[in-house]
Amino acid sequence: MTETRTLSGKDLAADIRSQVAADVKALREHGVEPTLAIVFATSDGGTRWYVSSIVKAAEKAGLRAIERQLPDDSTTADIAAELQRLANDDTVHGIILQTPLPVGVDGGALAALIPFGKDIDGINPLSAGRLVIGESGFAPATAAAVMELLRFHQVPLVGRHAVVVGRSAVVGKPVAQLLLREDATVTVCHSKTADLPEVTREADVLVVAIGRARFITGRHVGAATTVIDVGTNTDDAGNLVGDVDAGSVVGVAAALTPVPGGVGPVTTALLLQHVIAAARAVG
Ligand SMILES: NC(=O)C1=CN([C@@H]2O[C@H](COP(=O)(O)OP(=O)(O)OC[C@H]3O[C@@H](n4cnc5c(N)ncnc54)[C@H](OP(=O)(O)O)[C@@H]3O)[C@@H](O)[C@H]2O)C=CC1
Ligand SMILES: Nc1nc(=O)c2c([nH]1)NC[C@@H]1CN(c3ccc(C(=O)N[C@@H](CCC(=O)O)C(=O)O)cc3)C=[N+]21
Repeated sequence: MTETRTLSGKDLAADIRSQVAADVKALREHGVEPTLAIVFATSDGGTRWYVSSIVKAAEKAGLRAIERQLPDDSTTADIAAELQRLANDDTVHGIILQTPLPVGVDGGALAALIPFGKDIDGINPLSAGRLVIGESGFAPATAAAVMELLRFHQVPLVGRHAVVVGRSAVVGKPVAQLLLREDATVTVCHSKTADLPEVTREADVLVVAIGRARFITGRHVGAATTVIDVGTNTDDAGNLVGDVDAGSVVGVAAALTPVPGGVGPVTTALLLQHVIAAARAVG
């Protein structure tokens, strides 16, 4: 039986938030009011919860946060009009377009409307491309949160085998790029991967972002594996659960991030940090 270390995100998130609060104070003294706008077009409860948690965290740190909820039946043009208004508004420093979007809406076209300098969740194709070639720009906050958690808990990456399960544009792909940048040897798995457990068991670092409750179990991990659980799913009883079955992985893997209290709070804190960086760049 392996002693599995719990890699909490709470202390790290608190550190980032207090740094943000200090930075906000300094910016305000220079007459800049750092401002974040969140656009979403869904009444989905999870998204609503996430948006209000960002707004609360922002206000606590002294940032201005603007919520723009559009109807669930919004079209690409409706959302584009809102994004264009925010793009042209000099008092807005950061813009987040929250997923999921209504069915049929062209998310790629909308992502391109968020100006590079305001793209604090790294979804614009320019941000995504610059991440691949190693140029500066904002990485998606969730991908950045995974890396900050690994750094905070001193998990070594150079020359280690990192396996990412999931290849979405907001999590899997950017995390793989960031791990590569830190000199890990990276394998990316997805729904067509043959014999997933065989690949994931070999991981020194396993990042899981698939969106399926408790999918990864003890048979997917080895004694050397540090598991980062990005998943936020709601189970039948209404509880927030990760993509990893913690009960089955504890005692097998080397370390695991909890859900809640792992990647989630760090993601929100980093979004605020990105707003500060965006406001500094123009202010
Ligand atoms: N804490 C946070 O800050 C955040 C958490 N999340 C959570 O992370 C999870 C993933 O989100 P997101 O990346 O947006 O999800 P997507 O649905 O966009 O992508 C899921 C990915 O997982 C892969 N996948 C699905 N089923 C399997 C399987 N059985 N075996 C291997 N791979 C599989 C898919 O493969 P394929 O490409 O082949 O279809 C796809 O690449 C969700 O639980 C979400 O709520 C997301 C964003 C932020
Ligand atoms: N463009 C885009 N970017 C995102 O980053 C994005 C998105 N779309 N769509 C939805 C998902 C979901 N997501 C979460 C972030 C933090 C918590 C979080 O902080 N959760 C708390 C738990 C809260 C509770 O107890 O319910 C925690 O993990 O401790 C959850 C979920 C970001 N997402």
